[in-house]
Amino acid sequence: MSHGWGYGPSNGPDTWAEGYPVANGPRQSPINIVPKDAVFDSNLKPLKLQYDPSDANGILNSGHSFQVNFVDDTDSSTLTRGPISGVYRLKQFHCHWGGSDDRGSEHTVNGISFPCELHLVHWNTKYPSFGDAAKQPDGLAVVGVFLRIGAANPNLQKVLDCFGSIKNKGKQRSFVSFDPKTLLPPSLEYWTYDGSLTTPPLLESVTWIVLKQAITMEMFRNLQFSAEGEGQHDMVDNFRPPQPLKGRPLRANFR
Ligand SMILES: CCc1cc2c(cc1OS(N)(=O)=O)CC[C@@H]1[C@@H]2CC[C@]2(C)[C@@H](O)CC[C@@H]12
Ligand SMILES: [Zn+2]
Repeated sequence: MSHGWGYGPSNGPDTWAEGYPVANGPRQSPINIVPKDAVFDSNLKPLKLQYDPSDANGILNSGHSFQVNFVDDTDSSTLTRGPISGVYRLKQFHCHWGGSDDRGSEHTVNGISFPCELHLVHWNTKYPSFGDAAKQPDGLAVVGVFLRIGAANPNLQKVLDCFGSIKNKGKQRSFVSFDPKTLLPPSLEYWTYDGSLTTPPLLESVTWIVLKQAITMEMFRNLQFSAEGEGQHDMVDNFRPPQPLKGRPLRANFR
């Protein structure tokens, strides 16, 4: 079996610096968010998210998470304003979660973890492609949403209902007509800071936008890290722990 990176004892976050030295870089993610240390910045605009549900086109078990992919060859699903300038296109969303309800999110708030964290991934259209943008300091913008246990979210449920057919690594199926805006909480108040991918290659190209308000969900833990026939390896605890802030400013668009 390929000894790629993962979340286990022999290939997890503490080993990633071996293959990806940027793991110890100056702008790594996630971080622990300390609200009292956030600086209110009145120049921060409200987020503007405009998504076309018809851009959704598939759901995949990547072996690290599930991922809902979007057609991104036009500006039909975009993120603008907020802390960013220009137009960023929605590429995919995915989640990170724990083996029990006391852990799972990547960002923490005052040291507290949520059971799950949703990432809506966008790329800066000043670059020719997602892959190119991922190598630029202002290439990507990820909206992070905390999920807590509670009433099922009927829209998220449409995603979870697909998991039976993508149980194992490499499985994918069509997933159409879905509006990710339905996964957002009523308030779009956010913290923002400059960071990185939270998985290898850990590129320092992400403007992080973490929403203060969580959404509720019924927890799911029925996916596998492993490919079919590679044994049972439950997909849980696929999160990187918080990384050093290294002097970076944490800003808020709310007081
Ligand atoms: C920021 C969201 C994101 C983007 C990428 C990854 C992981 C990511 O998740 S996260 N948790 O939001 O940081 C891992 C695979 C990366 C991809 C960015 C583009 C690539 C670097 C490709 O060029 C090759 C591998 C890709
Ligand atoms: Zn992520």
